[in-house]
Amino acid sequence: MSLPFNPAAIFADRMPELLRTMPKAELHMHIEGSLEPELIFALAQRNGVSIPYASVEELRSAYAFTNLQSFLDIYYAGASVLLTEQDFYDMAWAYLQRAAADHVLRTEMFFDPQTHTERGVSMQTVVQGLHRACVDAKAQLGVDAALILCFLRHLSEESAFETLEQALPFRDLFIGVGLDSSEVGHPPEKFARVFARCRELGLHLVAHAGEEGPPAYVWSALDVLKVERIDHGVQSIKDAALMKRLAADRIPLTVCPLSNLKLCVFPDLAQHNLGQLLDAGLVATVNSDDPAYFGGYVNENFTQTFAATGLSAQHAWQLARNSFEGSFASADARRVWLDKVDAHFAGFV
Ligand SMILES: Nc1ncnc2[nH]cnc12
Ligand SMILES: [Zn+2]
Repeated sequence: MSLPFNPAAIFADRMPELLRTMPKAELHMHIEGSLEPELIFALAQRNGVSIPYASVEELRSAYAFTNLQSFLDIYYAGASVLLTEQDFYDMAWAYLQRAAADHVLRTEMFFDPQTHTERGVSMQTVVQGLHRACVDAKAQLGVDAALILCFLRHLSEESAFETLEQALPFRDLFIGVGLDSSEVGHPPEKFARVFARCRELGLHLVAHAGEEGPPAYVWSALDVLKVERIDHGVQSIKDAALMKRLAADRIPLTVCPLSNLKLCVFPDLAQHNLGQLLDAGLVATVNSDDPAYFGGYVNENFTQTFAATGLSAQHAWQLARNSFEGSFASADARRVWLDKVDAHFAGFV
């Protein structure tokens, strides 16, 4: 595809501005991972929930993770302050305002119902609170927001089926299902039957795979679960045949560089493989995963990763295009956004 702009005319000192202002979609963020410590404390007080930290500062200083599980333990504890529909609305609304400020035009937000239903919060409370924020985001912020229900892979297949049953009355309020939580030891195959059922229901399918787990998990997410996107997928680089498959089938990878850094998947951002994935022709995208825990929203992921790796304006253009191409929005909406990306780059002088 010919470029709609001259990448040599965009100097390195303008890259942060280009990255911040370019239109983009966010395809991998967990709404519970957008709960800032200040909001955790405010909701704890509002709901009379006690949390084992004396202050916002003490909570924030606990955010020193060594791997995925060390993060998940704190992430699930933080989510325990969410009880009412208004809590879910407030959390999502805070994120959507941040997304709008980052020039996100489309976001597909994960939510983890089992984290809440296991504490006695109803599916209706969770979904309706989040959905109301999505409706307001479209009207008031111009952000197109959709929901993807994630099954927790450390729980059983039976629990996933129960969760699907509870969600079906709200089928029109979410566009797909995903698979998250502790990856190693919980391969995609464990959820083959529930994903097959979701496929029959016409839901979009995604799964976390190859975050910490092996390329074999990416293969089984594709071939057993039949997912349309891979969340993370950075370990795919270890398997040349898998890289070819992902490129040939244009399977988007929703990469989260600051998450990978904070969970020690890469020792530093300069060694992140985003550039290699793009140069191999994969439909890689940049996303924030759990922005309140990993040090930044989507624009921070772009600016820090580009500063550390020296990626180019052409990579930025490809990433912006990939984000819309990889989204589950209508073909018409995607075409409009892709034209906006090209116009942004053509006009950036
Ligand atoms: N990075 C991540 N991997 C797996 N499950 C998650 N849940 C929230 N963030 C996650
Ligand atoms: Zn994730």
